[in-house]
Amino acid sequence: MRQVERAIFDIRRGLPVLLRDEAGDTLVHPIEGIGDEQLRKLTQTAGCTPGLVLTAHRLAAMGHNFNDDRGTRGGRLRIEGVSDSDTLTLLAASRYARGVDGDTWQALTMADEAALAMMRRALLIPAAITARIDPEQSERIEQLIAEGELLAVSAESARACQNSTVGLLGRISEAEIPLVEAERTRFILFREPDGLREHIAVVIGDPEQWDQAVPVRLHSACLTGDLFGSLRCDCGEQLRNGVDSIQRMGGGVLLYLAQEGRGIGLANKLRAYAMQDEGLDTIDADQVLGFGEDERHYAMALDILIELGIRRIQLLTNNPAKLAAMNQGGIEVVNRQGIYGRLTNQNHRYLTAKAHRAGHLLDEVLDEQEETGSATFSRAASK
Ligand SMILES: Nc1nc2c(ncn2[C@@H]2O[C@H](COP(=O)(O)OP(=O)(O)OP(=O)(O)O)[C@@H](O)[C@H]2O)c(=O)[nH]1
Ligand SMILES: [Zn+2]
Repeated sequence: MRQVERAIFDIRRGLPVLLRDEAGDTLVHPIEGIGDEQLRKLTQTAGCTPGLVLTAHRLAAMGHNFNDDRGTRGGRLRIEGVSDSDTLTLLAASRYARGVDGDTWQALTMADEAALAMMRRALLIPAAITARIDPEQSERIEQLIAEGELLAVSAESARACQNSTVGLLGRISEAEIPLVEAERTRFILFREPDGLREHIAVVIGDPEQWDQAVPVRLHSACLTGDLFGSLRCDCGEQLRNGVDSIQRMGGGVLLYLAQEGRGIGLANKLRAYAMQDEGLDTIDADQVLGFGEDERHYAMALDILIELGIRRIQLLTNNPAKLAAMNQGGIEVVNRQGIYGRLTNQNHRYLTAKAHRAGHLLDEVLDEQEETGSATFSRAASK
């Protein structure tokens, strides 16, 4: 696995890596950072025509109803006629690209799937150029590996890089951090084993005095909202209201999860915002980039709660997916309480899309706002 983690760092730097499986070797280059020169070099090193690998979400956004025979993970386009990298970048992430003349999408190989998994783990646009190595090039490839110019990793372990962390979180450090809304508070930092993500358990009050069903908030990181008070979303206020509510409920835990942008990362969230400014909603913009409507999973949240000895909770959320994840993961949710931020001119469309397209339980509040014209989600409505 360690080789895969190293490879993810190379990919984030815009370098190619080599994936190995029984079928042979495949050279993989992230679409981010590909230029004409890199494309030429990749083709030369592999000794064959590369292909562009895209997710099923991206293909759907381009209007292709492509299903491979094992499901809908994505497709690969042989890019014979395409020699300029700009065209590839447009195919991977432009709202307007529909394909190239006569394109035919092939099913993904294990290495192609592994490439997409690594792009996601690296928080890049989930698209890659892949090229099967011609056997005649093997000697050159071995030389590059021996010189430390190219990292070779197993395609199978690379494909598993997104779920490699379950159950292995490290409890790294902790300290008392008194907060405005809750003076008696302890931060405990957990690190995923590959070192790429850190999550924080904010423990509010005295665990000895907690209710039997512990108040819990799962908060996904939002740098723009949490730190800068962005008006595009409701996260900053939800964060503070979350701490405040837990304090008032007698103490509990807020998990601050490294899931920026519903799991797509800050760079992609900013790309998605730019597309929202051109008219797309929050879900369609993510899909243009190749992502599903919500890329988060909550395995690490379950692990942290169990590590903290918590099995029964009162969950502060409007998101049915969080409820389902807790219940399926063996944490009993005895009740759910809504949690709201301020409605602004700028976040109204975002919240409406979440309610209508992703099933978030915000309808009542949005309706009330429409009726009264009031600009706050002030009620801590309980359902
Ligand atoms: N991709 C994407 N992510 C966004 C956008 N706006 C906000 N986010 C992210 O959405 C996530 C919101 O997470 P949470 O605060 O946990 O909220 P939630 O899933 O709506 O659920 P609850 O607040 O619990 O009801 C954060 O990771 C934000 O960074 C957007 O337009 N696009
Ligand atoms: Zn936000």
